Amino acid sequence: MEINTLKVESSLWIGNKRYRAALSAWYFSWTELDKKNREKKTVSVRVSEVIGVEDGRVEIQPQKKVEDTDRDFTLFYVKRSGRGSGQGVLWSLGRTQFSCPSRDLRDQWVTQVRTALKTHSPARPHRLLVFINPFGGKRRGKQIFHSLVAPLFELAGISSHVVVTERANQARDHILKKDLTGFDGVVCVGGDGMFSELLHGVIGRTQQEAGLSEHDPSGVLQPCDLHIGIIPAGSTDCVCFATVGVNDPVTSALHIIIGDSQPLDVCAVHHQSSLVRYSVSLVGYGFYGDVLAESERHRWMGPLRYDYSGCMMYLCNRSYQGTVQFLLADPGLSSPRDKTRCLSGCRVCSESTERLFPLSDSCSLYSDKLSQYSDQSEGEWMSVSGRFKCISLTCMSSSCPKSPLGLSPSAHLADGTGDLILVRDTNALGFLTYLHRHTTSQDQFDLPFVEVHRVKAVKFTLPPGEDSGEAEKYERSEQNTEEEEEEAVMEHPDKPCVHESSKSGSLQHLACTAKERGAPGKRKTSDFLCGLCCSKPPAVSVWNCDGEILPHTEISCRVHGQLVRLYARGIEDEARAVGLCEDSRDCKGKCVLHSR
Ligand SMILES: Nc1ncnc2c1ncn2[C@@H]1O[C@H](COP(=O)(O)OP(=O)(O)OP(=O)(O)O)[C@@H](O)[C@H]1O
Ligand SMILES: CCCCCCCCCCCCC/C=C/[C@@H](O)[C@H](CO)NC(C)=O
Ligand SMILES: [Ca+2]
Repeated sequence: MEINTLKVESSLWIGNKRYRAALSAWYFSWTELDKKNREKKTVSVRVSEVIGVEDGRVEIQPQKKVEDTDRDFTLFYVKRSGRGSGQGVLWSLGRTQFSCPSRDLRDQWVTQVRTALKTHSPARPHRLLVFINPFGGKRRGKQIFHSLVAPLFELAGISSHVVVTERANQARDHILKKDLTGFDGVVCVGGDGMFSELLHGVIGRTQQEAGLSEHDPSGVLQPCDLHIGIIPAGSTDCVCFATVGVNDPVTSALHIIIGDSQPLDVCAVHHQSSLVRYSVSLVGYGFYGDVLAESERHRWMGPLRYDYSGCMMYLCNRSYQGTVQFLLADPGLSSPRDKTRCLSGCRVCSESTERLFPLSDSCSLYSDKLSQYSDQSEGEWMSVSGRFKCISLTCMSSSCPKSPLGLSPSAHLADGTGDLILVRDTNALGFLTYLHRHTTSQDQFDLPFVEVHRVKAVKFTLPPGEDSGEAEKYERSEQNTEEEEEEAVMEHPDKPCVHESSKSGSLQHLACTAKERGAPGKRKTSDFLCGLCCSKPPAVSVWNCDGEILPHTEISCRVHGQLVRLYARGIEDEARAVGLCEDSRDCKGKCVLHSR
């Protein structure tokens, strides 16, 4: 066995086959040798993707089993196991058992691998604070963590302090107020709502400690060092899906273990001079606000509530008036219609790091963090007024299982900008075409009533007269009283239903008038839709901010580039990552692993 500072090499056996195994600063690789010492297949694993090494023959799934043989060791590492339901690559735990000629050699291998992990994969977390929402998604959060994630953390030597939440906002408050000394990161087991709690906790805590106010709409915020991990166990899992490419608990756990780090843009939403909320995936008015408001009444349906409410609100065919003002981002850097995708190691995002934090160096990424707006002239505000089906602002693609390419397929995770999508009022078929394109690879922006802009900031105002159209007002108009509906029948007995149905490609008004619908008390279940849509439609919608309804309608938004960091690496390019990395002969230097 040869040992120098960065290299270990010896013969090892896997089963009855002999291999030449080598450990360098970057790779652990093993090459099969035939009887004449000719090299056959090579498998290479990056040191940064080694999960752990154990003495003996060890299995951890489905249950931990240890056979403490004194010449064997077991290597655990990231294995790419194909493409998930989304755009990304599914990871699983790879395991290989090696046999050495002597116990001494076995001990040297185990020690050297552990040393290599400490030295060459230093960003790994050692201690994590984990919040499990037992009620998120299909209510499987606890089971997912204990059966799939905890054994991996234990294998990797990560100690986790677990809090099973008992109320909404418990995780946020814990991060804001409790002692976090010794924790390298916080992890949520849940959906986008749980992620949002961690996001608010981490940003708020960082600003408190930096002595900065979160309320100044044009203020600069301190980027956060504490990493956030997401174990997906929610209904939409949009943030996980858009930053990892799949919503798979094991894949996410492995990204956390190896200490991947993905910066993320965050949009701060203000009302006048107060911070309302932060968002990473969607600040949406009109359709997405209405769907959320409707879905909240049907939480008992679980993840299906969004499909149900989506159909209902589509049939209601609403649109809303307003004025959107926005500050364009530099069009020379990228465009929402340039047909590129933000993938792992994205050039646009890497260049943005230098632009957003010009004085920082790679060792202390945020050493001079507060520079992002100070030396920039804001540019000119643009303005668009009219009637909109929906207005969406997203800091990232917002891909999710329902929409694998997302709301804005070419948006970047960490470029300091958001994409503003304005969908003007159109007929129901047009809007259906727009929505349907989210589920295919057809360009949803290539429609005459849709425009998209890459922006740094957005403001929304209501038309004069709709001054204080706050969320409560929306709630009131949604819940028209029986008396109001009786009145509608009396005043306009022949007023047609405002919703339309699509039949054989042509749109027809459903034959339904107020008189035909009858008084609310006398309605059948089948009249429910008419009750929802034909009551006086509200003039004002609500904002959906990452799955929460905002209490204000007139808001201003500003994108803070790379404000937080997730344990993720963006979406891996399948062609460069899957299958190729484990065999240097097959990849011919094309994979991420061997192309360096
Ligand atoms: N113990 C709890 N009881 C009630 N609500 C909770 C509890 N813990 C967390 N919450 C709240 O539940 C909300 C929804 O949870 P979560 O995001 O995990 O699941 P989801 O709504 O099903 O998924 P998604 O957000 O992806 O659609 C969160 O906003 C969170 O604040
Ligand atoms: C005819 C088929 C219509 C399908 C329409 C699919 C449109 C999907 C667009 C998905 C956008 C998701 C944006 C993410 C928002 C999340 O922040 C939020 C919280 O989980 N989710 C929702 C549903 O508001
Ligand atoms: Ca962005």
